[in-house]
Amino acid sequence: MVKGSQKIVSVDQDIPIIDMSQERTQVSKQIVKACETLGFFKVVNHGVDQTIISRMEQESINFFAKPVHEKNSVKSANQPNFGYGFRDIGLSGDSGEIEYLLFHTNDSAFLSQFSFSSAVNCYIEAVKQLAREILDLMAEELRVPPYTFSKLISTVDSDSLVRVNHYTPSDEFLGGTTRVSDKSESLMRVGFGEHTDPQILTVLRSNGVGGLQVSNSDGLWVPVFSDPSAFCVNVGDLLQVMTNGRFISVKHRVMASGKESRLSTAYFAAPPLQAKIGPIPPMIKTVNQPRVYQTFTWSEYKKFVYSHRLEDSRLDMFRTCKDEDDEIVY
Ligand SMILES: C=C1C[C@]23C[C@@]1(O)CC[C@H]2[C@@]12CC[C@H](O)[C@@](C)(C(=O)O1)[C@H]2[C@@H]3C(=O)O
Ligand SMILES: O=C(O)CCC(=O)C(=O)O
Ligand SMILES: [Fe+2]
Repeated sequence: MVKGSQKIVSVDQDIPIIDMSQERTQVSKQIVKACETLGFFKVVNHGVDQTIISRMEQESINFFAKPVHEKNSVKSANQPNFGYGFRDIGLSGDSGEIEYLLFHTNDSAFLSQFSFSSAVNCYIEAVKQLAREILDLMAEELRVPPYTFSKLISTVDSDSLVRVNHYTPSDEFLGGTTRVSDKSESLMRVGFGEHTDPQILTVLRSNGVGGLQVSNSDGLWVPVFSDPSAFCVNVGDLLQVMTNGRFISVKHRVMASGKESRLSTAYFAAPPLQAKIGPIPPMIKTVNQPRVYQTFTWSEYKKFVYSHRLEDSRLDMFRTCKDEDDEIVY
């Protein structure tokens, strides 16, 4: 049985695919509906230039093909678990069948050590623009002031991250310890264990090799088929808080089946460290939508998150039962 007694459903027909070239109000309605029901959707016709995507992908492939000692030397001065990582995820003992590159989008000192920093910077600008556009569409449909969400990720001191994940075929990981035994999935290995993303919004792309699964409202794992021309978008913990629980920070994981290499690139859109995050006033109605979460800074929440395991349910600690005196948090 798969961990947490969650079974796998076999098709991703429940994954909303949103065509961003439709009329604007249609797009915003579909986005909000997807965030309320699953917390996850795919966007197509998103406007991100294919050349930018292809360059980023090729440079990532080149990076992971380098000798181990070269990859191991790629570390970030800011945080011990940033830079190149192999199997270990975070600082609390999690691991998976994965190698990755994790860095802050504004860490120019880190990026300057790569010959491909210009490809990375172009990619970051493009996905950041897409994330802002999606956040503005959400704000329109929720009828909250314009730029309520997007302005948090737009400033130079935003704490956004990029993570490039490489899940290599199983023969390269023989002897891996993180196997899951389920009748039909006996050889599936945990690439990236179940978790929610702590930031505001994640914009993720992969190379045509599947493995990502999202947990739906019935607690079933739904596989997300990889479409290299689409971006996957998921609600993060902070957006769940700001919408007072109306949007769902989706639980997800990656199971590596091991025949082909999955390469994914995630942009985690985050606010500045000192930004105050809490339910935004239009999302609180004292009688039928009382305040569900406390107000905290991203720095406080991040510290809490990084001292916990991947699968730990973190937002529960920040719930409130009573209405607090409201401070403007956006
Ligand atoms: C085990 C952990 C890895 C993680 C920090 C954490 O303590 C819990 C959240 C994890 C996560 C998931 C989304 C992103 O991949 C990530 C970079 C993040 O911000 O939170 C990772 C963290 C990490 O790999 O350091
Ligand atoms: O590799 C993937 O598709 C998802 C990775 C992920 O969830 C993460 O990096 O937080
Ligand atoms: Fe994630």
